[in-house]
Amino acid sequence: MTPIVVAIDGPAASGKGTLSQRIADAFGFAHLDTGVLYRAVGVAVLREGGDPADNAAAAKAAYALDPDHPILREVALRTDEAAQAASKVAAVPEVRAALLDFQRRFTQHPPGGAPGAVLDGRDIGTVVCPEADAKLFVTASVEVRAERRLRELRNRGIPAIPSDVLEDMKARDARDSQRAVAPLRPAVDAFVLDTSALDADEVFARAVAHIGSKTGLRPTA
Ligand SMILES: Nc1ncnc2c1ncn2[C@@H]1O[C@H](COP(=O)(O)OP(=O)(O)OP(=O)(O)O)[C@@H](O)[C@H]1O
Ligand SMILES: Nc1ccn([C@@H]2O[C@H](COP(=O)(O)O)[C@@H](O)[C@H]2O)c(=O)n1
Repeated sequence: MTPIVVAIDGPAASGKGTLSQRIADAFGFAHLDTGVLYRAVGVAVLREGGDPADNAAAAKAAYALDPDHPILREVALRTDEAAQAASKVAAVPEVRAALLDFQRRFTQHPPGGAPGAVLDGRDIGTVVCPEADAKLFVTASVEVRAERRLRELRNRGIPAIPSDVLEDMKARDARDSQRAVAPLRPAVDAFVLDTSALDADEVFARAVAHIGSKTGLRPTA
């Protein structure tokens, strides 16, 4: 049977990763955080002493990435340096082409023989899986998102300056939504969920209702 595909897009710290993992657990689907792929490419370029905005260096690192590559599990991918490098390599067309195959293979053959896949990122509903069974675009004001990221960093014991976090988020939003290739935007048929005033449980409930309306499925766990 063809696996069910749920596409969840949105800007940084909107809560799409949290939601995607919960949806995957609830429906017994596999989850792919596609931001990790771009972060891995960005970090690989930095480690080679290269510039993430350099097309050739970024493309080489993207084509070298496979699902078993150990870099995909490194904590170093969660840093702001990795996020900024990711959003630079993400503007390189060859990088996006290389990672497109990786992501589509995941939807066609979800790990563990799962009956479906949840992918979260920036262009899942628009480019990677335009035929997804359900599409959500999770967003929140930039101030709310910066506040969430700040709390998350502090909980991890990482010192952070509020104005820097806000400025970095604005810079990443601008790069992600203004790039020529696969810019961040909701698919025309996406369910847009503004989470600014919603807690994670409310977001989950609304997402489950939407996925149910599109697929007829109910959570199994
Ligand atoms: N609805 C919510 N209300 C409050 N906090 C939330 C909500 N959803 C997620 N969070 C928290 O906000 C932070 C960012 O969430 P998450 O990592 O899921 O966002 P993201 O969109 O995947 O971010 P990124 O693109 O940077 O990986 C986390 O600390 C998470 O626990
Ligand atoms: N489908 C995607 C996913 C991510 N990106 C780029 O990677 C950066 C990091 O992503 P996070 O989800 O981990 O924050 C992000 O800012 C994008 O530039 C992408 O382009 N497409």
